[in-house]
Amino acid sequence: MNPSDTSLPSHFELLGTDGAARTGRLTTPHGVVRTPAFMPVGTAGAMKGMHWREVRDAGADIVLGNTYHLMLRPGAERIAALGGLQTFTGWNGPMLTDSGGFQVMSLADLRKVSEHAVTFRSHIDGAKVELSPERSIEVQRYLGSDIAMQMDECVRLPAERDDIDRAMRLSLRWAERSKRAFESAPDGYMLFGIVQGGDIPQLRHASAQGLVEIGFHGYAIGGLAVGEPQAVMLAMIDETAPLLPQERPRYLMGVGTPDDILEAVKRGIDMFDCVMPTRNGRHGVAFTRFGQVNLRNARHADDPRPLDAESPWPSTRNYARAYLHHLVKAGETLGAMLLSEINIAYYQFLMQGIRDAIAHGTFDEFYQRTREDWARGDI
Ligand SMILES: C=CCOC(=O)Nc1nc2cc3[nH]c(NC)nc3cc2c(=O)[nH]1
Repeated sequence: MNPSDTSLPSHFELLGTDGAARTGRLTTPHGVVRTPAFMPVGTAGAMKGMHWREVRDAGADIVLGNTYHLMLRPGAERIAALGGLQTFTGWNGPMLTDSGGFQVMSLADLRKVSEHAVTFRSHIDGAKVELSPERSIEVQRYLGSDIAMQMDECVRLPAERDDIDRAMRLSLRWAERSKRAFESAPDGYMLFGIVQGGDIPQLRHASAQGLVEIGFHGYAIGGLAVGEPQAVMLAMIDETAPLLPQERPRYLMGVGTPDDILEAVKRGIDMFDCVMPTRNGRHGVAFTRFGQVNLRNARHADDPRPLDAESPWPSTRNYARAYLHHLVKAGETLGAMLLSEINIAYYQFLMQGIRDAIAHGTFDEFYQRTREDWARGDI
């Protein structure tokens, strides 16, 4: 379990720091990931509204697949028989899969959590399913992801201290079982632990220290972006990140807006995933250098300007706002497609700016200027 050894098929190299911000390189069997990295979420084996080539061209090195969805449909064994996720989807680059735990809690019906496993009924056909840490690792191995996640229990906030404590300790015991199952067949891939503990510093400390003792290739900070104010999320990162090994990647799950990402990078986070760029795109909202633009708004109806004439992304500098407004109002599929790629491209543009700024020791200036541009708002 020493992924700093660059001779291994999977390893992380810290290339530079600027304050608590870090830039690095995560090498996986399917390719290299530049960090800080934003992972677009390809939930059911597709990036909604986009071709994979656009995801690649926009600058994404790695994408996320959801174990919960894929194990229910088309099935993990079927994907394995068809060559694994990279071959099945055609993405052919690094992929991270979640353990499914989070989505069982938010999507499945009649779910029950026991020490052994989570049991639930599929939201697709009502079939009874049991997901244990061992089965979750088996599924992720069938999917062939480069980075697998331990199975955990994420508690939505606000929550009682006892419930947060119970879920955090269960997640630690599941971390141990996930690692044992993962190590039963070492194959050069990575397994990340997930820090829980809600909004309670002492429980965050206990979770982080417990995971570090077990030892993982990387550490996710879970249990956040689940309804708490940004200030609470950032405070929990401040409590947790310093307890995690410097030489391992840190992954903040489910985050977030460009502002969330900038604040979390400043506090030492290396990896992010969020459905916001594609989901907001489908709802007509664009992310740009000057903040968000809701193309449903009538003020765009006669505006011939593109979203950003200086953007390196063609669709962002070539399409008139009036056209995007029309597509969104008319419910044209092309509207969702264009705004999804525009948003994924903006997130990757932001990550590239972050990586360059850290590498040049100018992250503070980048942070200030970026926030000023957002605050300037869309002219
Ligand atoms: C890919 C990640 C690995 O997923 C898991 O296996 N477990 C897990 N997923 C989360 C997903 C989250 N999304 C948000 N906000 C949108 N918060 C989240 C928190 C968790 C979490 O605590 N655990």
